[in-house]
Amino acid sequence: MSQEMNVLHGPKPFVSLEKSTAGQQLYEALLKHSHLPEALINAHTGETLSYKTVLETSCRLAQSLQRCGYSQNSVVSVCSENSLYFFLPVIASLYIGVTVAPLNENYTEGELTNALSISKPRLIFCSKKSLVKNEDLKKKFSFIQKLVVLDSKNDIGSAESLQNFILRNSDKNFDVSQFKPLYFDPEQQVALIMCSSGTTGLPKGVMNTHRNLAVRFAHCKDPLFGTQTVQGSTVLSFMPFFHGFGMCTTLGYFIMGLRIVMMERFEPELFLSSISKYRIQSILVVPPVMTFLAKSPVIDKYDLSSLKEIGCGAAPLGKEVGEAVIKRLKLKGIRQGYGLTEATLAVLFTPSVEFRPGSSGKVVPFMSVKVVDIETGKTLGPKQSGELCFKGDMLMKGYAGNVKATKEAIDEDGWLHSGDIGYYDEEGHFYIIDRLKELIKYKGFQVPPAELEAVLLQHSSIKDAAVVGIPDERAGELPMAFVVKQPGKEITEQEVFDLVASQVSSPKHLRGGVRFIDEIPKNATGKIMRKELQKLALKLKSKL
Ligand SMILES: Nc1ncnc2c1ncn2[C@@H]1O[C@H](COS(=O)(=O)NC(=O)c2csc(-c3nc4ccc(O)cc4s3)n2)[C@@H](O)[C@H]1O
Repeated sequence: MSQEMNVLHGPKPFVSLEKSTAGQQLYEALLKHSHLPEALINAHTGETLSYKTVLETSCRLAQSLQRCGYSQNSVVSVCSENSLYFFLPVIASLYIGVTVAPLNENYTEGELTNALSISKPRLIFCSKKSLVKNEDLKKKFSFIQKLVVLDSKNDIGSAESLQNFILRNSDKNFDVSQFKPLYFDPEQQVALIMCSSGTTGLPKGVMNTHRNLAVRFAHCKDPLFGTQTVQGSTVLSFMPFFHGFGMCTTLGYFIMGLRIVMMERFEPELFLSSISKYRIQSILVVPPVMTFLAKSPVIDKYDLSSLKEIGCGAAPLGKEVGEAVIKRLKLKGIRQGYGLTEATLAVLFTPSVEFRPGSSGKVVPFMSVKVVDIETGKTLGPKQSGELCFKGDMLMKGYAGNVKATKEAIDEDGWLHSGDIGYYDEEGHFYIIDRLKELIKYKGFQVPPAELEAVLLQHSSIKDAAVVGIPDERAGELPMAFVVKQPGKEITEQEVFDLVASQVSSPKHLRGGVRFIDEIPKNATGKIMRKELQKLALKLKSKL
């Protein structure tokens, strides 16, 4: 097959791609690790779950789901903060071909309405904290037939507790060895529906398949592209499990038999004390946490000598910040990764032996990448900047129920257009330098401008609006709104801020501020000229 010029292919994989389903691979891994006393540890409480418990409970839950009529292609959601129980319905569903649509438990009802309208789950596994919100949603959406509470011993109202749901619907003398996960075509079977706005517009439902997950599982076993740990090693994860970063890395941890110390959210002192207490060897973070590790004086209060590896991604990491952390924590380097939900997880990752300050890594096995000129579409060579495009087994099946958006994201040759600008050096190390797409990233969280603009345009005093990201050392970017008032109408910056804050979750709040403007600059096709607004925002910021 002729090699297209300047297309970079991932290296020969260390292990071949398993042809079984993600559920079958997880079942085999949990069985293999079932002697290990700790799979998950809750850093806040010290509570643990063993691999044996994860295996048995997930199998019994799978049987319970089947007996309640949930079968291949049924959809369930998990709407919970990170918890010991979060992955039980995820793994159970993967055994039997049920699709999981994780939901951000901090989403407002409006945000959840959009996500639920796409995935239409029949059952939502929720937490006690998110129960009331999900009960309201169940009243609003007839397709939601059942709520199961993950972290309650007892039923709460009409919501069954997880343990009662399992007790009432699975064999009393359940035998794990008799349970067999189903086989189905991993390439076609949708494992996860993940929220992402992609390059433009409102959040959509990314369909990640069992094959997508199998690629991640193969990466985990790869000495160059996996976490540098061995079975029984301890990792720390506070990445939100509802997001691809937290979801797919943690599933990989189960495959490898790691001891996973999980946190509900990032709490600086608990983060540091857990590294010391559990002798954590590897952590995954986003750039704001790297800034904390580089600069906070509190770091020196803790023994972090067990830490051998830091993976960082989901947003740009400043080269200087990375180097400061390497020096302070005496690490060999930072394993940067670049990923997008539409490609499951990191598609660029720092090989364990090739650290390059400022680089987001090299293309991973089973994937190919090219850089294309944004004007001509020509594939570019080393040191030439253009849009990163990806192809391979990590690409999503598409956006659920949205063929048009899928075709806009993945071209007819099967290349996913990332909307990110970067280049690669002579050795194939990639550097991300800009974002072509409108997406804003606040602490690694997606902030789709179109979503906020839709909220603003609902207000009778607002004639037009545009939201752009402005750089921020701590958070990466802050959402900022430019607003055109309706003639004769009044509204203050604070009222605009409060309007948005009342309808969307915290990462999307207008922390970059609100500026009133006579007109939103648009091109001949009516598209908001966001780069111009970003330049104006920076000019205004410099005057403050
Ligand atoms: N390293 C990076 N540098 C600069 N920008 C980065 C980035 N990673 C994501 N982004 C930005 O987020 C966008 C995608 O946002 S998203 O859809 O919410 N998805 C993500 O951000 C996403 C999904 S998985 C994932 C990662 N998995 C990892 C596993 C190990 C590791 O060490 C590092 C990483 S990053 N990131 C990208 O298009 C890009 O704009």
